[in-house]
Amino acid sequence: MTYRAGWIHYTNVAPILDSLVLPPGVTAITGVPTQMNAALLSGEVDIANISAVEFIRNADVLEALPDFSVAVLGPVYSVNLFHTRPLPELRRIALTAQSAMSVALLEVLLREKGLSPVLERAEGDAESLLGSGYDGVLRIGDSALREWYQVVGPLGERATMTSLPSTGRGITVTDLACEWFDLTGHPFTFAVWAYRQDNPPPENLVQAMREARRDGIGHLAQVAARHAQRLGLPARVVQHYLWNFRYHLEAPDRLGLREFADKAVPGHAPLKFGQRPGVKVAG
Ligand SMILES: C=C(O[C@@H]1C=C(C(=O)O)C=C[C@H]1O)C(=O)O
Repeated sequence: MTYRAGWIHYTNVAPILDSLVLPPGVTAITGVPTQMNAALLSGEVDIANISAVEFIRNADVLEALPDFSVAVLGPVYSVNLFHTRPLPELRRIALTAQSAMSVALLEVLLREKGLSPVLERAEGDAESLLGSGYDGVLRIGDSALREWYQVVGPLGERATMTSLPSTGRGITVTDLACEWFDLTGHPFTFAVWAYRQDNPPPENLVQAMREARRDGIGHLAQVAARHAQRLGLPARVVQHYLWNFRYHLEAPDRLGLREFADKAVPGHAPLKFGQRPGVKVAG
């Protein structure tokens, strides 16, 4: 029997996926978050690095690998609200159809601030949507990273030594993961590797993923250089973007995930994780 994987292949997952060698009997397809979320839930694939909010909404049927995440503590640089007025004055925000997660996060943040602008689906890049009747535009993934750099760049060598800037060209870029940190003091977990509870991945696939991650993180400069070329961004900026991620679903990442679950999906089923590798159960 073939085991089918569905990978969201944004640059932030490159340190895990780029050197992954699939074991025999495992196949993989790729797509944007909303496609992979749907593919996992419909049974088209058996495991996927899905948006955490879909994992939470479907916690009754899904389980997640215990040691894989796409999370950050503070800014993420690629889940961005681009806007031309201060947040409290925003009236109409365009939302990307690629992500359920960032929309759920934006809704939580707006609610916490007591704001209620109109939210509408609309595709296009941030600057052209801002020029066509929207005062806010939510973007994620590689295009959000590129558009953030168009707004704040070009950045010299020194600029990447600390947090990166967030304004330029009359546009403010509000980083939603940073807002989450200001609100809770916790990391924000964007994605987990989930599967249906009755169909966990073969151990050799999980082991291959762990080896690929070790290799990717160990060669981050090379991973960054490769993707920088594709993205049209300076390699040091992409390297900064990548080293900022937390890929191991550690205790703080789970704390952030649980807090988000309670705020975004009240009444959700308990979140389930597979057993941590090397952890022996007493008794
Ligand atoms: C932070 C990001 O992470 C991704 C965001 C996701 C989402 O918004 O649904 C899903 C998977 C993550 O890898 C991003 O791509 O900007």
